[in-house]
Amino acid sequence: MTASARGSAVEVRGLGFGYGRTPVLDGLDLSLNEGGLLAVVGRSGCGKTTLLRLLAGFERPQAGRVLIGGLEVAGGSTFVPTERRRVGIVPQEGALFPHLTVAGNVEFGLTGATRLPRADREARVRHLLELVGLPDLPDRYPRELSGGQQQRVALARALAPRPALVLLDEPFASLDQATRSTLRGAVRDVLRSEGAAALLVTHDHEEALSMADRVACLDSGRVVQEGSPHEVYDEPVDPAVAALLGEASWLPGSVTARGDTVSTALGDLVLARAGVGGRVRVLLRPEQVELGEAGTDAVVQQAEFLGASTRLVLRLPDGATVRAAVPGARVRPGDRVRVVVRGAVHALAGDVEPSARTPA
Ligand SMILES: Nc1ncnc2c1ncn2[C@@H]1O[C@H](COP(=O)(O)OP(=O)(O)OP(=O)(O)O)[C@@H](O)[C@H]1O
Repeated sequence: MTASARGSAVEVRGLGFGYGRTPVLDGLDLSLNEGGLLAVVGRSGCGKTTLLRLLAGFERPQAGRVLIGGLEVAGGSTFVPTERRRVGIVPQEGALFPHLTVAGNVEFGLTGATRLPRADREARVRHLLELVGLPDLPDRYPRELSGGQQQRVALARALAPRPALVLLDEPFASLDQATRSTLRGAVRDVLRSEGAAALLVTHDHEEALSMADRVACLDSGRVVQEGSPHEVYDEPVDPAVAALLGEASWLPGSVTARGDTVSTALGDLVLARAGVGGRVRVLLRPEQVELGEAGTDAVVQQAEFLGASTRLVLRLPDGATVRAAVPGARVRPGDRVRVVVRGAVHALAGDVEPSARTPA
């Protein structure tokens, strides 16, 4: 093992991997600082789980290198086995040992730490169970726990040996919505208090945006954009990335001579960032589109009441449609409304492709 890149939990350079002759990852670069939480998002089949398997040491890269906690674990002739990589894994459905109690499962995470005195091991297990909010259940068996409780135990087990990196593979996928949102915050807090770096693979963009400090968007075997949750949500590099992170409508526009506004079917809109010119595609997130007294005429095509807001599809006079999420909107399909855009907008060079238009 070669020591380098101190201060970084993970460094991945030029990672290449395929199953048989089908390439999955192709020159993937990624880095994650100690204590950071990186969410990896991408469409189904783009290679997220494959990336986790390569980091965990379940697969061997065909190109590139992987460093974990500053140590090269894969690359060239180096290949460090899973148990010596200092990674903790939280799979989709806890995968707890059914014959071990909660405390037994967490203590199993300390298997490698054989030199730790018995009292210290017990103290570590107690500390972790407290941290994950299950101090009173050390003697329960996994079958006696809810799905959310099982995931808490799986997290405690992964954290037990103080790994350099925790891999979270869709850890909340099998849980109901309310449990998911409670657990998001709880897991984040636990990772923070342990100072553990974590890589989270998820299909749920709200999970990625709310939990991570950095988000990496995968496409065609590479990271096509990496940034803070706000950067990737507000300023995606292309429509595919925009769609990964939430609903998006695209309107054609022309940047005005001054370069700081763009003319669209919804009027002249302020550009969040100068730098694009000519014909552009303007991104509208649903919460940017509001109904007002003034504004552009539109017809409500669809209205779906979701409690906190009503999700609308609005048809503009030129036939384009935009999506909106409006709190308290009491409108029905066929109603005429007026539409305004709140705040500055993000634009990409080029024309709106037919496939990127909001389906009617
Ligand atoms: N063991 C395997 N043998 C052959 N092909 C595989 C194997 N595992 C995965 N693949 C293929 O590799 C590609 C990447 O799979 P992977 O599971 O990494 O994607 P993913 O992004 O995690 O997908 P999802 O979001 O649906 O879980 C897919 O096209 C998949 O069909």
